Amino acid sequence: MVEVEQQAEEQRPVAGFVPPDGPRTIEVTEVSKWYGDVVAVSNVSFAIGPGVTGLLGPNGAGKSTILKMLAGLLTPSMGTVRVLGEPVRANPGLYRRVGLVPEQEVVYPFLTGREFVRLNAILQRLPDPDAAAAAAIARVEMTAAADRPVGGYSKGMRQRIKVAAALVHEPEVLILDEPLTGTDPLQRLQLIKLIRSLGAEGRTVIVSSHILHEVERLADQILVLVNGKLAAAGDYRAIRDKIDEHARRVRVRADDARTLAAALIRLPALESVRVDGDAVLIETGDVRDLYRAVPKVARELGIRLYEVTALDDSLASVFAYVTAR
Ligand SMILES: Nc1ncnc2c1ncn2[C@@H]1O[C@H](COP(=O)(O)OP(=O)(O)OP(=O)(O)O)[C@@H](O)[C@H]1O
Repeated sequence: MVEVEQQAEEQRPVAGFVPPDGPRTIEVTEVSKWYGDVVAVSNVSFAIGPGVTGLLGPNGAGKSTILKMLAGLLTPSMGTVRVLGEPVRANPGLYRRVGLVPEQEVVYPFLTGREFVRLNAILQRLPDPDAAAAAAIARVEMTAAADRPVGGYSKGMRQRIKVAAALVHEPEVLILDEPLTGTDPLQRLQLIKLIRSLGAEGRTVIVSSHILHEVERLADQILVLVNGKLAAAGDYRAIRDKIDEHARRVRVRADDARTLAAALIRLPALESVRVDGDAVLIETGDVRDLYRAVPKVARELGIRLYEVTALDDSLASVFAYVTAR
């Protein structure tokens, strides 16, 4: 078990990455959220300060639910969320200090980028919406395209204009739900640079992702969510090093599972290999090595791979899952 899981077992909240005397701009304490019978978030505690923090986990892990609770769009079923030292619930004054970039697309594609950002400035009751919109658009380097309809933007441009809309009132806390999804490598670099610069300005920026290497470049500190629970929190590298110490189970489906299994058994970090129909079930101590080796071995033997999947819900498997993307 990684250290943070041991902490959870002792029922201590996982205090994230805040130095003991540093500011805690976001504090989540023993928060759970369920939708009917579905437990989306289960007894999660963490605290973070200014700078960029990554919220990592596979689809359905509960990331959006946590982000919506931070933004005040959802109320926890149990526990408390405090942002900038204040309770989020029924606290409209706080919404003026928080910006949210939701996962879903811009609602009105016929609006120009400028109109869309200006609308948010008006909703925030800013005294000079035009100036605020222009400044936010410049901040995300979208001035040249600002007067074109959002519907014609590339994915990366749409994400940037959404960031501008969330930034228009200069919030101290910025919440971004999967901002890099669907962007190409160049757009991703631009967005990462922008997000990092917002963190460097002293804002608290929390960014969700289901892709490990995205988070690696975005944030030095991460929270890892698995099945609604906080599986790890802290320095990205320290967490990855710990993960490397753990065995994990992987299923590889292929058109010739038997031959593939016979070849894979020679890999050094392999702990066990079993064939089940068209699948090879593997336990390994070094999943990254396995992920590198499997396509290579398959290619050499002319075997077609259908699927490579991590099998359990451990933190290790989540990383196996995200590393494989
Ligand atoms: N409005 C809802 N009603 C019922 N179940 C929901 C609702 N919203 C989310 N869930 C469920 O709660 C769990 C967590 O969902 P959430 O969207 O927070 O995860 P996520 O990590 O953001 O995943 P994704 O990246 O797919 O959005 C999932 O099992 C999801 O199906």
